[in-house]
Amino acid sequence: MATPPPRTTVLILGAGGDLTHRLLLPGLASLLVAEPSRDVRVVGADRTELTQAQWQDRVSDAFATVDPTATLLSAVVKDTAYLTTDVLDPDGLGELVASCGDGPLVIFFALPPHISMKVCELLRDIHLPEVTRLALEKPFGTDRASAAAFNTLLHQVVDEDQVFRIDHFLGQAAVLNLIGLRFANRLLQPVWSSEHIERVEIVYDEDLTLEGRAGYYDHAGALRDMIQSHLLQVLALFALESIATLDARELRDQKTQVLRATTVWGGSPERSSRRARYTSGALGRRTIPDYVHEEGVDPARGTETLAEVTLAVENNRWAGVPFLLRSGKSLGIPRKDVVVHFRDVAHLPAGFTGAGSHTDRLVLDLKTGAVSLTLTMNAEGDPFDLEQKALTATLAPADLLPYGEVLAHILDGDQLLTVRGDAAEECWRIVEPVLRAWAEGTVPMETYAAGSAGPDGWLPG
Ligand SMILES: O=C1O[C@H](COP(=O)(O)O)[C@@H](O)[C@H](O)[C@H]1O
Repeated sequence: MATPPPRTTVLILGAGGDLTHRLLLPGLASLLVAEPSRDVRVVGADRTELTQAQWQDRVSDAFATVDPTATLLSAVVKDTAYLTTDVLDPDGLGELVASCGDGPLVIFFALPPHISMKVCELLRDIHLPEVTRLALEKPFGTDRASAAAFNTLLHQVVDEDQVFRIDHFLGQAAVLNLIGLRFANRLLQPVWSSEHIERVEIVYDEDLTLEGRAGYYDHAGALRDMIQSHLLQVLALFALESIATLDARELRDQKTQVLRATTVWGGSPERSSRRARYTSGALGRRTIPDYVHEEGVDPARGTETLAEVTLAVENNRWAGVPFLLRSGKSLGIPRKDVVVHFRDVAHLPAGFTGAGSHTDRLVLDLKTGAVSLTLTMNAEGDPFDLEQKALTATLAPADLLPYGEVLAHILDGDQLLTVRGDAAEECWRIVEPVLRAWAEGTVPMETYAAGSAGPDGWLPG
């Protein structure tokens, strides 16, 4: 009889934070419900004083969002431990790690990047179990130089194959569907290039506001929060060269190649980027104040809440195709999709009426996973009058939440759904000219009312 794999301890640093409660623990719950044979112990650590019972209540509460009866995961809740720890205190951190034992250990850094870096400095002098994996939340660094320094530091602690840089979009079924959709369909594979595709939009417009996250968001802004990380990952998956297997090394090699070829369109952040900030308005029944009057916001920081950048992927497949990436908060029409605009046919027989535009479009909804192909065809009643119609296929709901999917891979030591160190640095390199131009004020800050579709003249929501 095969011996079961040893129990893995997931040590969460920053366990008291919003990310742990809202995303990480529910993600883990979805994994443990779907795969009950996984043997995982959760240890939480944070500076906040919590009793064991209070922590268990928090875990149970987060698990209940996935398993409302709370019966399936009661053993995990019973077994979990919390240690009030200042993770920047070398002795405290050492004791914390030692308390996890010598079995496989995943250290999940649910911490801001500068704290994660300090913890890693301390980890250099702490004995770690043979199987140790470091899972690092985004943002990975705050610019290219700090990401590079972080990579160097991490490699003094563990090898790169033990580092898992999290991007939860890589655990989303709708995002991963990009790979299957493209490579499994004879119809799509040959047209996936500049020869047939005119332009691509990757948009993540949210009707969320700050939701109590000003402490983080006001330092980040829309470009760093969404485009530098998630949307560039989507772009990399979209624009991949062909892969022979779903092997982590191969997929990540190809993604990194795409990122290396990516630059700001025309080399001009002034012409190829826009930024805006919301002013007061209404989102549904909620009255939203000016961004600069939101609690925790420092108006002097000049943070944008909507960012748009057009990028070029300068390789043989994509030269000449603009990729527009955009994301923002407090928008009235949430739009989260990838839209592929195909080129027009070379010639439409004269005599047809209707369909001013007859370019085909493929839309991938990044939230629901629905895929819809808009084709031009005969309108009802008149066989020589054309109109556009969409064929839509829905995606079955995934068993795992995005964090659950990513965690499953981390627990298996598979880096497929996490970001390689050099790719993380490339993502900063791509956005840096834009960040610089914005800091220098060469791109104006526009405004839009919360609940609107964005500033006038921008891409429609
Ligand atoms: O990481 C982040 O992602 C969310 C959007 O992802 P979703 O899966 O929750 O829709 C975004 O709202 C947040 O600002 C950002 O930090």
